[in-house]
Amino acid sequence: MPHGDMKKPLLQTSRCPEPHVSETSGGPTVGILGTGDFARSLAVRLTRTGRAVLVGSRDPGRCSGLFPPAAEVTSHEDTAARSDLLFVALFPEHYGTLAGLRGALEGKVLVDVSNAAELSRGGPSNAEQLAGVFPDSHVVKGFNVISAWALLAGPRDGSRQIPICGDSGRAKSAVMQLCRGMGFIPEDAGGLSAARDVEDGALRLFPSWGGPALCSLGLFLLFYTYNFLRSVLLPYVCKGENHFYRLPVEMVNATLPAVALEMLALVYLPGLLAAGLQLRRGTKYSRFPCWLDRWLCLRKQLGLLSFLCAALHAVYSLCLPMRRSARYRLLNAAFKQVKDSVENSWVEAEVWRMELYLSFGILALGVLSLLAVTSLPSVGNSLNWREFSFVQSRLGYAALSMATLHALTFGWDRAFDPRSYPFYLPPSFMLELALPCAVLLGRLGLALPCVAGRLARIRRGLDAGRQVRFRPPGEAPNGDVPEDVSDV
Ligand SMILES: NC(=O)C1=CN([C@@H]2O[C@H](COP(=O)(O)OP(=O)(O)OC[C@H]3O[C@@H](n4cnc5c(N)ncnc54)[C@H](OP(=O)(O)O)[C@@H]3O)[C@@H](O)[C@H]2O)C=CC1
Ligand SMILES: [Fe+3]
Repeated sequence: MPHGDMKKPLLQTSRCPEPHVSETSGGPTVGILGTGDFARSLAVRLTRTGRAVLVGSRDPGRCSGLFPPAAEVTSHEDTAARSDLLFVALFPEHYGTLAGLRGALEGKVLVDVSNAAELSRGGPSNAEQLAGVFPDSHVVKGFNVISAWALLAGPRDGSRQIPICGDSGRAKSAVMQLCRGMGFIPEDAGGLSAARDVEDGALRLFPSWGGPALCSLGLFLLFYTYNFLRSVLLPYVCKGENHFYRLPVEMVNATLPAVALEMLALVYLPGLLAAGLQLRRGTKYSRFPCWLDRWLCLRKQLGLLSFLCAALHAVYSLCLPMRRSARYRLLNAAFKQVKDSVENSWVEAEVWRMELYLSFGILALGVLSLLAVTSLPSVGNSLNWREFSFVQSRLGYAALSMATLHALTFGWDRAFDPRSYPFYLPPSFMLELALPCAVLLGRLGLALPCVAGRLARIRRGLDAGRQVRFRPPGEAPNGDVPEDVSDV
């Protein structure tokens, strides 16, 4: 079809009718206004899908060598006239310079890819500003959440989601189709009034990590302060003993496993609470409270932070003997042994404690690493539901059990030794064990045949109190969130 035929919209019922976007074999002719980083990545990605692309520049001769041969670099006017769907890859400050293209862009689809410079600005979104410059075009917001580099690299794990919003259904679906063609997953974010949220969404730093990161930081400060009080400050104040050298390594290494264990327990606790709620209500067809829903959605982040703390604990532990303080202590102990004429200081129980303690720790870290790897979309996508559920649930609980045994063997019989309670403060391993032990006991409770059978019936929807409620397509019922799938 000659380009001139495609340029005019077919249905002109209102001032800004639904656009006609050619769906012939090649799809709509795609134009890009601007020749910067984003425009270049977009052109490469589009031409790789076999599409002819027009690029509009103020100075086409200067930048034509920067684009793939399949992309034709030309003037803004030529690009606007010959394209059906155009990406506006300029900064919003320059939208006004395109005003002369208003006539040529009438009835066409304009994709605003811009990002805001800052969060929570007043006034209209960039996309709404573009719509103000081109009232007769169909503005769609999208692609701003992806960097030029990621656009060039493409969706490596096949799961990159791109929110897209706009007032014209047809324009939006043309952009979504293009998005799919490039290997990304478009997400309908609503009308153009949602553009502000889409623009702000791209500016937020790690939005789903804030809560879990704060939680791990809070736990770290809590345990670190407790260890500092018990092992450094109080001995200094009450007995004049100087243990401040322990702050950078020993204290941190005593705190990290506590945080790792608590975070891992926090991965599995919401699943238990959800199961408890379902058992109490006798149905899976009523919503969990919002806080539990949100907690369930953050299990992956909690699990990965737990893995990070566990890995750091392993590295710190390996480095412990390298410290000068450790060497002095070893030499002093050896000298004392010689002075006391002790030939063999072997204590069988201590040897076993250390062997078991290390082995449980290594196993826990190994299983946690496996969980972390399967949380990568590329790996997770290669597993079917049963395999994924097995890894995240069974292996997840195995990791929690190993980590708990690691802490228990670290404590050994010290919980019963009065010397472990200086200033009446229990050792921190006792505090850190409370939550994981409670979670493991709760899981054992759910495994009791009478409880497990009732829960299975509820989750299969065979419960007596079943209420059928409307669920929007794509929304999973609460019961489809397995109680113990951690999604680490
Ligand atoms: N870079 C990225 O990773 C991402 C960018 N974006 C968005 O994409 C848009 C473009 O970003 P990016 O490609 O990085 O920017 P660049 O600065 O690299 O390119 C912008 C282009 O705008 C044109 N331009 C520059 N000044 C003017 C002007 N005064 N009047 C008219 N046109 C002008 C130039 O093209 P020419 O000289 O050929 O006319 C230039 O190549 C922005 O809105 C940005 O927010 C969104 C997501 C990620
Ligand atoms: Fe340890």
